Amino acid sequence: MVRRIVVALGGNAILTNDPSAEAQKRALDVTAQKLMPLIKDNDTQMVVTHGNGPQVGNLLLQQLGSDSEKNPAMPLDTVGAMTQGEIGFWTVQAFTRAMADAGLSQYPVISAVTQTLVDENDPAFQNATKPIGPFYTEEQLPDIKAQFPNWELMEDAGRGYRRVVPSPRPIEIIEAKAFAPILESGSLLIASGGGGIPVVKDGNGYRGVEAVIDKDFSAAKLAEMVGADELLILTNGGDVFLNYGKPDQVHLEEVSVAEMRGYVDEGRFAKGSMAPKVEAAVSFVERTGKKATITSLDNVENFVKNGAGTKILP
Ligand SMILES: Nc1ncnc2c1ncn2[C@@H]1O[C@H](COP(=O)(O)OP(=O)(O)O)[C@@H](O)[C@H]1O
Ligand SMILES: NC(=O)OP(=O)(O)O
Repeated sequence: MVRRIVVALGGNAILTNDPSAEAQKRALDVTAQKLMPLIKDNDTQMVVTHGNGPQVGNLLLQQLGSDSEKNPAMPLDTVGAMTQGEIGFWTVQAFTRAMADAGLSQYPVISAVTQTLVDENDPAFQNATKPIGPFYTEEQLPDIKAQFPNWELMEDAGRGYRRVVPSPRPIEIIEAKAFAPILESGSLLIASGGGGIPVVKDGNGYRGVEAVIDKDFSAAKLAEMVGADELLILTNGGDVFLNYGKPDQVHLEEVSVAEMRGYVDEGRFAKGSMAPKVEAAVSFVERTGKKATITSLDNVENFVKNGAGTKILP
């Protein structure tokens, strides 16, 4: 039976500590190989989505380096689209190679420039929370603030300071309705990269807005809209724990969606890291009655073999 799965890739699937194109391509080659057990049987239709936080911030900085009347810096929505092209291109190449090496379908891997509808009145536009670009130390902060007086900066999960931008909730993945025939044709699809380019309705069309959408929330919406049987969120760390990092931490293996919703509402997960993933997974299961799993990229083989990972069940 054909199974449709949406896989959201965490930061380390693309960017390790070297932001060069070569290093990101190498990381994606490894990622694609690690995902092969998921589609080994050729009856899995897969959509891969990914983040763009580091890349979109770095590309914005590069824009400023050559900003002039003849070569103007591009706005954030456009830069987001550029990262979809960049990461989508690398990801297509990585999966094409990995699938050929694994003796799988030679149908083209496709990367779609994808827009995500958001609400112009989303309160997130008044409260920047999405970290992008490089990390800065506390010592670097005065210089960075002087250089970029319009930036908002925030501490990011104990790892340093980063620029933050608004991150509205996804309402709809505009192109999702067109994805079923692509998947049925045998193509692996890369979509909604970086959460999708945020757009609002504008007359009969759409207009880009300056924000970066959380890729886990958009992955959940994408999974819902393509009728996925399962959402798989792959993180840097791995499975989900209660009391994470404390002596009494508890590994969550199989949790009902009602129980997990309770933990989310009680604020049991860290805001900048695990909370959005669990909330996204919970919303997918609540809205579809299907299953979501949160685990690490390194655990994909075990996930395929024996279902290892934190499973959120309807
Ligand atoms: N309750 C928790 N259970 C497991 N990991 C957690 C928890 N709270 C915070 N984390 C941290 O969240 C990280 C995953 O989030 P993050 O690195 O932001 O994601 P991404 O992989 O999408 O880049 C894990 O590596 C871990 O360090
Ligand atoms: N857009 C997004 O959520 O990117 P990261 O996962 O890289 O932060």
